[in-house]
Amino acid sequence: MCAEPILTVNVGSSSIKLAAVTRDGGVPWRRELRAPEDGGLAGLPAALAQAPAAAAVGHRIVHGGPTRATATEITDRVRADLLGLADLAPLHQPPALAAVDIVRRHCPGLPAVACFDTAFHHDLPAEAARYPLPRAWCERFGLRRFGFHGLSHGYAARRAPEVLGIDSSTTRTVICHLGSGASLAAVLGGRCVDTTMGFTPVDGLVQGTRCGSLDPGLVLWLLDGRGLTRAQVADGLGHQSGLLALAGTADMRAVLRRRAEGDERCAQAVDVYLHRLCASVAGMAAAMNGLDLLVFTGGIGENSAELRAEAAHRLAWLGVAVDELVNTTTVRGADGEISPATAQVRVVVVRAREDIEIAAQTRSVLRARVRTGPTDRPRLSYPAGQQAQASRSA
Ligand SMILES: Nc1ncnc2c1ncn2[C@@H]1O[C@H](COP(=O)(O)OP(=O)(O)O)[C@@H](O)[C@H]1O
Ligand SMILES: CC(=O)OP(=O)(O)O
Ligand SMILES: [Mg+2]
Repeated sequence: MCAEPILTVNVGSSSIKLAAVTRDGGVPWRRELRAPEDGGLAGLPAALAQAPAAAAVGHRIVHGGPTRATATEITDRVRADLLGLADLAPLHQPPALAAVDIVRRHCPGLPAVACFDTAFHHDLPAEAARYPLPRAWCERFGLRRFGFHGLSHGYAARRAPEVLGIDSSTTRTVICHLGSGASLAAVLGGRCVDTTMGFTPVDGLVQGTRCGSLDPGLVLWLLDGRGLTRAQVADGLGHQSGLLALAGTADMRAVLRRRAEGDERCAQAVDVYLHRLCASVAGMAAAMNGLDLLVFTGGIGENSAELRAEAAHRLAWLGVAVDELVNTTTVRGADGEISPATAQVRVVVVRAREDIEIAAQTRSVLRARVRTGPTDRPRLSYPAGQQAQASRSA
């Protein structure tokens, strides 16, 4: 296998993160662009022009649909299938596929691999995956709880036991991915057994601009004669809710700062955030008959010692505790344990590294391709007049 790095493209709701990741996990090149809805995709060609030569590109694709349990090479057919899932992740899927097209145009011939947020949750037990909805609907529309942030959860599920130097085959872990989008995963011996996001990424925790779990009756009521269009309701739930609605800003740093300055609205926003977070951690623990390890990751989970300490305080009844000094100093990209030696539940901070996970999954697709030969399906077709570079994946 070649030694060139893998180019990783992570189109999230609040940023576009690019990295070149070497085989040993080094990152010789990294760029962050604005969110897709703030025009971040327009900066992609210029960023790509500065990227080092790569063996392949791995794209984070939020929704893989019901059948995709692993990463896959992006052919025209795969791309079309993924576009068909756009209304299940409207904030993420269309811009991620637009990024696929931009990279394809600027790096013709570079093998492209889709790495799915949903794949980590593919084998959720039926009790966690099924909706108690009419069976005919579930079968006709493929309704199930999919779960998201799987690239981050998958990385953290491996990294946290590594930080502690433990064998995790029976460890009951709850991973808190707290970024702009936020979700929890209950991981038992490496397998995901429950998660807070369901059919779409709007579900679950309070998020930057998304409402999280709601009474479906409320949505029906809003749609029924309240003078709101479907588009207005969708925009309200996806773009105008969450921290933004509660506190007036979706940026947790600003919410915490204003709370410290005495802003009542921000104080209440943090209370609602923590109330939902801690109730959901307890729900995840219940799915595993207990809790041994709690992991914080994502921009908020990695950096806000304040929020971690408050969450731990609320979860003390479950045996969660943090060491005040170690907690305060474990920020800005440091991975480490923050619980005291006596704690019943160990608490670890892990920097979200979707780039490492994407690169690893992409390399494993390339390896399979070398073993079995290139896919017999046509790969992504290239615009006329553009000479495809020789594939550098071997
Ligand atoms: N020091 C900090 N304290 C509290 N929140 C923080 C801090 N640093 C970053 N955040 C929050 O992290 C969130 C973004 O998380 P991140 O994982 O980078 O987002 P994305 O979902 O775009 O990948 C924002 O709400 C931001 O305010
Ligand atoms: C799935 C999801 O919510 O992703 P992000 O946090 O990037 O918005
Ligand atoms: Mg993210």
